[in-house]
This record gives sequence, C-alpha cells and structure tokens, in this order.
Amino acid sequence: MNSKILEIENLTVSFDGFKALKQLNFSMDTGELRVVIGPNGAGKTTFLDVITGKVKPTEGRVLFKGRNLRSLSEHQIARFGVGRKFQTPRIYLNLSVRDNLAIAGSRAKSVFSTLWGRASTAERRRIGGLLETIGLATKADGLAGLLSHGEKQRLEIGMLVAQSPDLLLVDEPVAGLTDEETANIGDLLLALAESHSILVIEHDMEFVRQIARQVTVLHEGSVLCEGTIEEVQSDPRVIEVYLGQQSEMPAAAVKEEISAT
Ligand SMILES: Nc1ncnc2c1ncn2[C@@H]1O[C@H](COP(=O)(O)OP(=O)(O)OP(=O)(O)O)[C@@H](O)[C@H]1O
Repeated sequence: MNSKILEIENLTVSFDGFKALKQLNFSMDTGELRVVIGPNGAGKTTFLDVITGKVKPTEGRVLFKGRNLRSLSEHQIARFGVGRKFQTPRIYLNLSVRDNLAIAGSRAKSVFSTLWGRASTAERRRIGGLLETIGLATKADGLAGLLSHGEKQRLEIGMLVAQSPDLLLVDEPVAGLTDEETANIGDLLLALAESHSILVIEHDMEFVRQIARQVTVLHEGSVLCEGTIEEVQSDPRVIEVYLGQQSEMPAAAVKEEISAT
C-alpha cells in the first residue's frame, strides 16, 4: 500500500488568469490527521475543490492512493474514496438521525430499500457503533431537524464516515459553534483519526490547537510553512501574513493575536 494517501505536485489553478493556487506542493501520510490553515483568500477551498475533482488543475497533479485524479469525475473520485464534509450540514431534516446514517452508508442501494428494507445485523451494529462515536445514540430515533447546530455537524461527520471513505475532507467544522460543541467536534475528529486519514480546514485557532499534530499554512495559493502548531504559531512569516503591518508588535502579543484569530 502507498504510505502517502495524498501527493500534490506543482499544483496551479487559474481562474481567468488569476492563480488561486500557485505551484503548490503537499503530501499527507495514510492515517494522518492534518490541519490546513491560512488567511482569507489563501486558497483553502480551492485546494479541497481540486482534491474532490470539482476544479481541475491548470498545471501539476493530484495523486490519491498513488493514482492521478486528472481523468476522473467528481463522482468517480468520491467512489474511489475521497469523502467531503461541507461547512453547512447537508442532512435529511425530516428523517431520524439513525436513518440519515443508514442512507449515507448504503450508497449502492436506493433510499427506499434502505428505509423500508430490512437492515442486516452487521449494518445495524455498524450504525449503532457510529451513533455512539458521534455521541448521538440517545437521539437516534429523533428527527435530525431537531438537533442543535453542533449535533447536526456531528451527524454529518458520522454520515461521511458511514460512506467508508479512505480520506475525509472536513471544511471548517466548528464555524458558528459554542465552545462546548467545538470541543466535542475536536474529540470526535481525534477519535476518528485513530482509524482514518483526515484533512481539516479551519480558521478557529483554539480548535486547531486542540486537534492538530501537523499544520500546513497556506498563503496566496502556496504552502508558506508546515510544522507543529507551536512551530507555525511562532514562525515570523505566519505572524506576518496573519497580522500584516502589525507585525511590529512584540512577538508574544502577536502570538496571542493569532490565537484569537
Ligand atoms: N471560481 C473562481 N473564480 C475566480 N476567482 C476565484 C474562484 N474561486 C476562488 N477564487 C479566488 O481564489 C482565491 C482563493 O480562494 P479560496 O476560496 O480558495 O480561498 P480560501 O482560503 O478558502 O478563503 P476563505 O478563508 O475566505 O474561504 C481568492 O482570491 C478567490 O477570490
């Protein structure tokens, strides 16, 4: 098996001549939890869009499990094992939490046969396990529409896991959440990281500190630096791009500013 789940080489993406990504190089090991941060407009969303095939490289290539994704459609890439969770939950509000997971986990079947067919013991057990993992076992038979925003985020992460992707792409999972729900999502991602490869894009530095082992900082479409959260937070280039001209502040104060960003 390829030890790199994702390898991105000299990736450039141009929109009408504007380079949203420029000669970007990136790689991630199988089983790794990686967090990508960067100021607004750094190219984070475009980066995910290229991995899922929504946007095609202008130059360079994206290898997933060693295979170049260029000729594959978005749908084929999803089937090949790339799963994405968008910022806003996309769940079935009028179905129960359990049924949302059942539908997500049975891509090959129709919605009808999933809901009214008889689930196998293995399927029921798997959904039961997932409900525990996402902390929604006590709400399994309630309507998804009645969940709090944070619970909906956890459900959608569960739905992503139910599809058994090889790589989970998670886009800003804690935007708009309370501190408690943010910590819950962090714990969930850490638990999932025991057995999954996960790439998270996030702005919330408190959250990044909770979950990150290895952080990649994007700036103007390229990788500015990589390292542990402590390393990137004290890197003068990161301080500069986050705070621009304010970088004459004492280093300790700037670090606090980054933490608060
Ligand atoms: N379809 C497009 N056409 C033209 N320009 C685009 C397009 N998509 C993105 N861009 C530009 O590319 C740059 C990178 O955008 P992107 O959304 O990837 O950044 P981001 O890091 O996700 O930003 P944010 O944190 O604000 O979501 C921005 O300057 C954006 O305006």
